[in-house]
Amino acid sequence: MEPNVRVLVDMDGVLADFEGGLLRGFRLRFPQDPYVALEERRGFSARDQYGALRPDLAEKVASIYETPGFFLELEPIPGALEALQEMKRMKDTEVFICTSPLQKYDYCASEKYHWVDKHLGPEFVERMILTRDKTVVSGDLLIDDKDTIQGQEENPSWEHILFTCCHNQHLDPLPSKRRLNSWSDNWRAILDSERKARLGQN
Ligand SMILES: Cc1cn([C@H]2C[C@H](OP(=O)(O)O)[C@@H](CO)O2)c(=O)[nH]c1=O
Ligand SMILES: [Mg+2]
Repeated sequence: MEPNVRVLVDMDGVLADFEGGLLRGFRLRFPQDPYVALEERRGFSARDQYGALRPDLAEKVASIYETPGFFLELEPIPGALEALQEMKRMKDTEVFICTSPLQKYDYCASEKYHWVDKHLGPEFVERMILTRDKTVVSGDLLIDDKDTIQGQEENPSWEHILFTCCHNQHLDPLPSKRRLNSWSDNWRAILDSERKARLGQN
């Protein structure tokens, strides 16, 4: 068995502040329109929640994340860059960034590469996996803010660690699902427990 713990780290909502950038962009562009404060966000899709508030807001909010420069200009989530650099230096640990491009991939896909290069450097660009289906990627842990991650593979190899974000903080996930509340939370203990579990299997 491979001795290394392979950690897949999601990008939006975990490394890059998608929700903060979206709200800021929306309020700047549509200052007269109602918006959803971060404390009021519910559900992964901002488009759905804005659409429920008023149907025309769905397209408006989507136009923000489809604008050139949106993904590139996102702020890092506090502690994320330091945590990833530390993870990369850890013994018996492999870290990959596993992120989905938008269906409208034109700016998003290349800006995600530039963002990683800018904030984490070329060694992390080498470790990027862009896929619309994370279930077919192999790993031990997937740290991701999306509450339900589905795809072609019904039994992904990784355990999903739910990273807390405004849209999922009110959810009561299955008791079996582990959470990371922020990068100040004990992510090292989660990696350690995984390492121990693997040693136990050997
Ligand atoms: C449309 C949409 C996308 N995203 C993010 C998730 C994906 O990135 P990631 O896999 O890095 O979390 C990306 C494409 O869907 O944009 C949201 O976080 N919320 C949304 O409402
Ligand atoms: Mg995400």
